[in-house]
Amino acid sequence: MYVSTSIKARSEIFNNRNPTLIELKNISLYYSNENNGLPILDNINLQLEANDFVCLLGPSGCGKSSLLNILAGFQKPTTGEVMINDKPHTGPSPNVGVVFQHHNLFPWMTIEKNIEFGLKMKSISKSERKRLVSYYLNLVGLESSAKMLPYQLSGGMKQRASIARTLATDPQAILMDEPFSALDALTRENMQIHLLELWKKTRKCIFFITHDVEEALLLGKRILVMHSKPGRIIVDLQNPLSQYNQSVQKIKHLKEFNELRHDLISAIRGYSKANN
Ligand SMILES: Nc1ncnc2c1ncn2[C@@H]1O[C@H](COP(=O)(O)OP(=O)(O)OP(=O)(O)O)[C@@H](O)[C@H]1O
Repeated sequence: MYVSTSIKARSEIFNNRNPTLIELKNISLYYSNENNGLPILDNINLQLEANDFVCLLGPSGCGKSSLLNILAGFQKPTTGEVMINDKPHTGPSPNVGVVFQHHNLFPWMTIEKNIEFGLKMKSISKSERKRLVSYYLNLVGLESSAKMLPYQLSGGMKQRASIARTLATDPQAILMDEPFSALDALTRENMQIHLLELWKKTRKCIFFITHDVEEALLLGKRILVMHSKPGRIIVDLQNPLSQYNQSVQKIKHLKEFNELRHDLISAIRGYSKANN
């Protein structure tokens, strides 16, 4: 297994500084025997804290989405267990919201109705729903698009609406599977800035899958790297850049940003070379 020494030096095992929200205990996953008999996920142990912002990197097919599906309760692991607030998590839960690569807004509903939908499911009163919809529209900067239908919005606006809809139901954790990868570069950068602001305001636990090392460095308080065959977490890094209160552009020009970028790419690429 390849992991650069400097990444190793910077990595640390987390000693729960905040309460653990989600815990994966000895998780393994087999879909079938197709993976040369190897598990897709092999004995994964992971703790996500209440206000973590965790970015997960890894080569295509290493099992990132499978791990997210297990965290979401969509997929049952073959062995091991998932705990939320110290209780077994065996299926989808209102405590865990998910935002996918492509928005899943209802196309026939206006943006405000889309955001209101989950609140209705929770039997929240009409007046409280109105207040919450207005609050979350404002939070993601879509007040003036409340009455529009999804097709009338740009890609970035649709993703902001999806995030608002997920946030409105007040989950403790939000899982995001490459949510910005279908957006153009400029919109993507704006969304990254926006998501960081949202996280600072809400301090929800965010678990964010990306292929983009720079995106992970700009967003993650903590960065994980997975390898495959079998799927394991081989880097668990506390991102030193997350403590700098500087603009995205300034952070990108720091020497440390480029060093970490290089180290993370080497960790991912080193694995690919060893396995191809
Ligand atoms: N439902 C399924 N049934 C069988 N095999 C599956 C299923 N879902 C995923 N796989 C296989 O499991 C492996 C991991 O897939 P997964 O989508 O979790 O990887 P990933 O890291 O998210 O990939 P990518 O970065 O390309 O999205 C792949 O070999 C994939 O073909």
